[in-house]
Amino acid sequence: MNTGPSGTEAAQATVFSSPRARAALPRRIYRYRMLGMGLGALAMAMVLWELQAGPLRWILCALTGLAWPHLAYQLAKRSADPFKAEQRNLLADSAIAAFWVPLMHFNLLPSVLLLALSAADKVNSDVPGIFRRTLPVSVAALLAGGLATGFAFEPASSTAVILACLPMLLIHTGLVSLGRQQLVRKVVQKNRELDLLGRVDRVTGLALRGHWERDAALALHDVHALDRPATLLLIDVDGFKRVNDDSGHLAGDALLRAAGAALRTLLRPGDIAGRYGGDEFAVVCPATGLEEAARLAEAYRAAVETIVLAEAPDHGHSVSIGIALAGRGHARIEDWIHEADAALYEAKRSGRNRLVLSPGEALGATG
Ligand SMILES: Nc1nc2c(ncn2[C@@H]2O[C@H](COP(=O)(O)OP(=O)(O)OP(=O)(O)O)[C@@H](O)[C@H]2O)c(=O)[nH]1
Repeated sequence: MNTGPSGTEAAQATVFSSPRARAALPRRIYRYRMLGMGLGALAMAMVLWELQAGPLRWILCALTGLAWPHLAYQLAKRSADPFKAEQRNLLADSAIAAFWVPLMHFNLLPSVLLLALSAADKVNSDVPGIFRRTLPVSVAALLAGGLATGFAFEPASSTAVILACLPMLLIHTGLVSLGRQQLVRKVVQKNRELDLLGRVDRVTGLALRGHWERDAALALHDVHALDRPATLLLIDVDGFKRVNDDSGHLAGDALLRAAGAALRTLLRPGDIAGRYGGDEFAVVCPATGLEEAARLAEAYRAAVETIVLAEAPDHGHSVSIGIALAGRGHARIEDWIHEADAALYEAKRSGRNRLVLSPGEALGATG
């Protein structure tokens, strides 16, 4: 009756590995305990009314439904170790639920619901081993309640009691399911973010090298398997070290960011771009011949020339680009990169700020 969203058994070991998660347990359980105990008290009250119970049991019912959830939260919150204190509260929850079974003369539906939801809550709390630890406490509380009431046994549940049980059954289970759904959504979202962190370079927004190489290798495989062209652009920022040296690494980062953004703007659907090294980018253009790839490269070269950085307003910027069409001789991605790299080297050697098509034709040079 008091739990937050659930996790798998494997997750249980790690859910509370951070101090933040441990400290958050009392708060997480508080609202579920308020709802579960409050709705449970409704069912108990109906049974007490039918039993014409005395004031002591009515007081216990009010304490269970109205006072205990707040008291438990305050106890945990004020404790030096809220996580441990909340575990004691969870044990107390189970004892309270079990104690109420004989107090209701074993009225079948509310008794089964209290025990079942209390057990499910322990499992769903994600606290390792808590369900096992509640078992002896629950048995003791059930015996104590039985001794106090002489084990009076009236299991039949009237329609009124059944109706009073419905809110506990429907609202509580609905809320727990909702909590689980939110947890699953959060996990999916976090997984996406983690996946992105592992794939995308934070500065340029381009794929990281390892990921790019995998996708580029698949594109090269398609070249051989489907006999269709693909072109590789290897791009290097000219004089990048000078930007770093003259204006600082933040300016260097800003240039990489701007150059990455300019490249992403020009990419077509299907193009595979990555940050290949410090100031080197690589783009595989699948189903693209040299001419079309050269047009794309020239557009990029021209776009980089227009970059003006607030961090280094007096610096002009440019890139050199080596371009290589995939061929039969490129059995491995490294062979293809090697050819584009040779063209890039030639672009650098012959003056920078230009494209060179392998095997050596220079295009778009501006000197
Ligand atoms: N700011 C910044 N600098 C980086 C980063 N990664 C690598 N570098 C630096 O980039 C510089 C690359 O220098 P070079 O390879 O000599 O490149 P270059 O100055 O463009 O020389 P050319 O390619 O011949 O034009 C090195 O000084 C690296 O320390 C980064 O993420 N941020």
